[in-house]
Amino acid sequence: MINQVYRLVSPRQFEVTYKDRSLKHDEDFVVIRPTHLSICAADQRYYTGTRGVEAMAKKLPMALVHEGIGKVVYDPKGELSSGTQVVMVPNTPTEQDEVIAENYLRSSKFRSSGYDGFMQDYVFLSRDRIVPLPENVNPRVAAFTELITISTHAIARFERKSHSRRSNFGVWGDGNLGFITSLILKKKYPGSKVFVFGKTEYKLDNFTFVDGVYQIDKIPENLLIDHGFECVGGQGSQLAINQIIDHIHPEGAISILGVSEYPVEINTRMVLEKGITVIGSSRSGREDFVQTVELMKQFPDILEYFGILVGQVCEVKTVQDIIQAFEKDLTSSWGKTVMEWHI
Ligand SMILES: NC(=O)C1=CN([C@@H]2O[C@H](COP(=O)(O)OP(=O)(O)OC[C@H]3O[C@@H](n4cnc5c(N)ncnc54)[C@H](OP(=O)(O)O)[C@@H]3O)[C@@H](O)[C@H]2O)C=CC1
Ligand SMILES: O=C(CO)[C@H](O)[C@H](O)COP(=O)(O)O
Ligand SMILES: [Zn+2]
Repeated sequence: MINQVYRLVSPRQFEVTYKDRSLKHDEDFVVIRPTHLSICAADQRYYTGTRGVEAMAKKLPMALVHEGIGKVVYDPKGELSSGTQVVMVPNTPTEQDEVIAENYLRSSKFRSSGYDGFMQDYVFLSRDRIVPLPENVNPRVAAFTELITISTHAIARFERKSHSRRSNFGVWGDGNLGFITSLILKKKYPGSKVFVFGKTEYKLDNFTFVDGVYQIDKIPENLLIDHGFECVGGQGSQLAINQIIDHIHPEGAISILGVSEYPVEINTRMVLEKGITVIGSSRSGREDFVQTVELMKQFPDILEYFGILVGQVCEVKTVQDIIQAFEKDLTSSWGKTVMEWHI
């Protein structure tokens, strides 16, 4: 069959590529028709060209988007009935390692970072790269399941690498990732307090489930946290990480999730003096998707909360609609932009 792939070729410019795929290809593959795709900050760095000249030259042309759900249209083994709603896993490992997780293996391929993402008519995925979703899940929320797996993964890593005192957590970042991370922390550690630190009052007002919110220029000097999560990224990362260092108890752990295009300066003297553990966390693997779907089943109310993150919903029927969705996303200050994929 001929598949249409919508690739970014240069900033703000997409081209349609036609790829021939055999349906007899391999029994291990399933064919998914994407239904709802969601735009990540990483996609915007490619779309706008802020990802840096070298990375742009190396990775383009490629189809963007690594957050998305779809429906099974063809399973050569007949294990999944057609129409089953699934979330797609963008990380594609090429080897196994008993120590290093699939999303940290340098050999793994990550969709929309050098390999075609989900902006295609049909996505051909290895059987283990899809996870069925709970029934009746809001597809506009499920569209950004991948972003939820980022927090699931970072919290699982934090759990393994940090000390056991968890009276309170500080989450820096009043956007998508900060919202998701603080909500999952509240669910996983019901006895712990979660404080959120951000820049904008109306965004912080959405964090109704936490124990306190603070504007970053009004943090009480005596406020101390056991552990911190940085969910800011970009230029704001530096200030956020250094504030966490200032407000963390000795031997706390700092989980860094925000992506910065340029290296940031951090107060290493205090990292040493306080004996802080710094944990970097990037992307996620199949197991994190399975755990995230389990979390949705265990705490269905989190899906209601995540509904607050649904920002722009754009129907996409043409390449021009794709451009409009990316442009709308750039001008919206709260939430995720979801594309209803009707192209
Ligand atoms: N590690 C990983 O695998 C992943 C990382 N990311 C990265 O995480 C980062 C956040 O993504 P996302 O939540 O979607 O982005 P958002 O823009 O929704 O969230 C970032 C928020 O942080 C606020 N902010 C800026 N500076 C500070 C500061 N010093 N302290 C506290 N808050 C601050 C921003 O406010 P304002 O907009 O007003 O500046 C914004 O509200 C990005 O860099 C993204 O690329 C995303 C997915 C996966
Ligand atoms: O968003 C992400 C995962 O969900 C990652 O931050 C993203 O994959 C980083 O990749 P790149 O190097 O292409 O910016
Ligand atoms: Zn992402």
